[in-house]
Amino acid sequence: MRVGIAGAGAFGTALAIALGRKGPVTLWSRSADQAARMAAERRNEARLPGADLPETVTPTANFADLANADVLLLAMPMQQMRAALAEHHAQLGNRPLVACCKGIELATGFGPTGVIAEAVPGAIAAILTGPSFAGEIARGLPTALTLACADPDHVQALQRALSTETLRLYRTTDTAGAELGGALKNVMAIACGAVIGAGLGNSARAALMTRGYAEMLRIAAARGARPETLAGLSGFGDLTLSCTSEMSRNYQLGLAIGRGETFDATVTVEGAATARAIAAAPAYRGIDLPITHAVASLVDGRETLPSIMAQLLARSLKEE
Ligand SMILES: NC(=O)C1=CN([C@@H]2O[C@H](COP(=O)(O)OP(=O)(O)OC[C@H]3O[C@@H](n4cnc5c(N)ncnc54)[C@H](O)[C@@H]3O)[C@@H](O)[C@H]2O)C=CC1
Ligand SMILES: O=C(CO)COP(=O)(O)O
Repeated sequence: MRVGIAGAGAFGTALAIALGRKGPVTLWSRSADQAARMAAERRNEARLPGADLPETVTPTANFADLANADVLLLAMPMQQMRAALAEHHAQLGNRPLVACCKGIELATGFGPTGVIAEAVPGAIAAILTGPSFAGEIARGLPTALTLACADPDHVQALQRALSTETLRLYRTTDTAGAELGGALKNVMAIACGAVIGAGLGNSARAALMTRGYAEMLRIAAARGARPETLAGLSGFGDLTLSCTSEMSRNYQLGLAIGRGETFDATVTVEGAATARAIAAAPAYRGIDLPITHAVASLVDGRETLPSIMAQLLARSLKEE
């Protein structure tokens, strides 16, 4: 299967390197300058420093070069995906489009596969998600991910096509569960970074991860997602990684908030918009989501961490 990747950030580049070890990959960047530099230097120093592109990877800034790809991976941030699909709509065709982003669209409350289905009705919508850092994938370190597509035949074909010797994909038809796991773990990673940054301790982080996971299950139930999907790589797996590693940008944002430091607004941090999207969505009103609402308030600067912690701890005692 010929693979095309739209979006040459850290993740798109890492996937190109991993899949390029198996066959030809076309890696599209919206920046002509970046594509030219990748072609000349055989690296993407701006987004994924130190990782060499195999000869099988062809960088391009011409979207038409993706035309012969049998499957297209969409590796741009969640809030940018709809605009990218609209811009290149005529060239997307009836082929599998695999979202490689983690989040909930602010304007609609949709996850990545919902956005694809609406923006490109003829496409086969799928999502690749789960615990993985781009730099580790690029180095060929063992990584397991969840691949979700509603169609059982397509998900098997994609699983075979996108698994490599070091990238092990597990399949599911529960697209809602897979995308919620990836989106919501980022919200919890911000919360965990904040408590660690503020010096509130590892026990507080464990409490947030556990009670955050309970919120993830409630949101999943409201969307008809399967709880076992949330117990998998995209959910429990990614929650564990992102809430405990300083390599996570969402966790880093939380750390900065907890320490009272500023944070570079150009860094891709999907959890902030996801927290806002969940907090604002009518579909989740009436569901008990104190941590998600707290993160939405925190990233928007509406409340301080001490006041949020005081509110969380003052709630009435309840059954687990
Ligand atoms: N970096 C990582 O370790 C991982 C990232 N992800 C997910 O991958 C997604 C992308 O993140 P990164 O690659 O890390 O971010 P990044 O910040 O490194 O790169 C984002 C890329 O998207 C491109 N982009 C933005 N808008 C675009 C548009 N309209 N059309 C085309 N390209 C556009 C930018 O030019 C940039 O190259 C996020 O949803 C993230 O959660 C998932 C797993 C691991
Ligand atoms: O999704 C990731 C790990 O699975 C990467 O995390 P960040 O987006 O927080 O860096």
